[in-house]
Amino acid sequence: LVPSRIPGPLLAKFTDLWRLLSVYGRNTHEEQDKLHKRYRGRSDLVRLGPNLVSASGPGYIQQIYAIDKKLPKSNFYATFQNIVNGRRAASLVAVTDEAVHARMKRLVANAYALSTLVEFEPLVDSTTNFFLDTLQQRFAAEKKEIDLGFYLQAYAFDVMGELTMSRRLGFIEQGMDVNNIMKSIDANFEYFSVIGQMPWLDELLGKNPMYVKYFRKNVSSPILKFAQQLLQERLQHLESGKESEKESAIGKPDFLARFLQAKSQASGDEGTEPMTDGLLLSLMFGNINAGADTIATTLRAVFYYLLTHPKELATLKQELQTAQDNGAVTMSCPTWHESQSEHLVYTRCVIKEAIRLWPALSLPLERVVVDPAGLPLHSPDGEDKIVLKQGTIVGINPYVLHRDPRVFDPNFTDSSSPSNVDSFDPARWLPSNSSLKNSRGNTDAQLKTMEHDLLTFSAGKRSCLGKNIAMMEMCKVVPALIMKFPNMQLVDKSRWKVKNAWVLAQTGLFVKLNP
Ligand code: HEM
Repeated sequence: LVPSRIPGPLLAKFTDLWRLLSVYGRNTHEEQDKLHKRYRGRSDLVRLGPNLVSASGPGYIQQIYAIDKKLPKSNFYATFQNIVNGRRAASLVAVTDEAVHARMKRLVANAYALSTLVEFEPLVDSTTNFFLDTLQQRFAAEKKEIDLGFYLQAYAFDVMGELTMSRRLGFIEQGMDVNNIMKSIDANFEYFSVIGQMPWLDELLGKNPMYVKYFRKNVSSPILKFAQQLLQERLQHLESGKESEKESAIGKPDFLARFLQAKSQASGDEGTEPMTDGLLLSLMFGNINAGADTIATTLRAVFYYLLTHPKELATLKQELQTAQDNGAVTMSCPTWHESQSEHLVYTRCVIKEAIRLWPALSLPLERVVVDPAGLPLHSPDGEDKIVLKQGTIVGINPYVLHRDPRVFDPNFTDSSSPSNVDSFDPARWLPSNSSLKNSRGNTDAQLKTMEHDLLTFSAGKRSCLGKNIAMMEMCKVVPALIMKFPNMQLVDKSRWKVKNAWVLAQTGLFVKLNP
């Protein structure tokens, strides 16, 4: 289906095996970045499969993900759907039927609204403080090296447990992967990221009706089991008939209570999906699946970049010290409001730069052209137009787009002034009223465009519902950790390893907190 003038690897012209092997190799983000760099100037579109086009450049987000384009998700996402009691149970991220998605989203969107942040904040604070205390006692006081990468993941999982069902999952406390939950989610991502390149394979393997009927467990993942147990507890309270128990079941400030409220309000409403126990479970699982590893990966990137960029770390420390001296931040964990103030401008630039260079989900966010007239794609100068036929899959890989100098280094003109788009440079995001200097001379208008072109949280109607919560969590824990352990040092850079299983995960972030 892909027009022949779109360049790409030869094998990808004939078979999806090229992209399956590329993802299996776990370095596909770099491979795709190199391909786009190679063809840039000639084509912003690259063929990654007989039926898959990857795009990068100014203006493509709008052309592919805008709501009026109505492009549904591809079957890559269908592979991520869970099986509960023998039936597919899609989470919000993985549902591919747009009508079902709209009904699900209508049911629960309120739970993710910006206004809920105030209520979620104490839950994030309590886990953050527990995290800081544990690190102090277990590692800093003992002058022991810490696998900060693991602990950031433990933190992210515990926060999601707390936000979703008012229960930390116990990772920080036990300092280990409780019930192999992390391992099993990791294995899911490893399998589905690869099989998702040829989704029909999943129909033969994991979703094969015979296998599902006779061999697959009713609930197939430890986190689903855990969520199911807590859901049963909460439902029992709700159905107990006692007013106090009912109130405690839906009066908690967590997602589950909000989902249960939605259930009681929406019964009989035709515009929403029926809130079955299977859907409740999918929503809970979906939260932990969507919001734990993504945050962990982003936090690891933030700390890796800071610990390998002493100048930028020093600027951040200076900002935080001044904010402390002026009483502009609450210790030990800034409030959401403080984190958005003019006192923590550089802190926000650091986080923005990390999510630019390290988008947690780094494969093309695939959508399908369904319009019989096809999807026209215009080059940024408007001079060229290619129409992708109905049935073509098209997507942008945030990792690739975020390294496009035309988008993120807008003052870059040509090779006589080389771009630093591949480098960690938080100062590119500084607004004009900052006392620090914008390193690339970007104007406020350019910053606004850059901000708009960040695809870390996707775009359009399928964009991340948890973005506000994610930003709140990161804008709290990053300054909190730096303020608590200002002298932290990376132990050995060579232990840092990266693996792309859709989540761009890393291992080997070993640190001394108090050298
Ligand atoms: C740094 C952290 C995070 C990143 C980078 C991230 C990224 C994303 C991306 C890229 C998508 C869309 C995927 C696509 O278009 O294919 C998405 C969807 C979603 N995310 Fe996040 N996410 C993060 C944190 C969270 C958190 C904390 C939650 C829950 C509280 C969450 C809940 C969701 C949900 C429910 C969807 C599905 C939205 C829909 O299709 O309507 N995410 N996320």
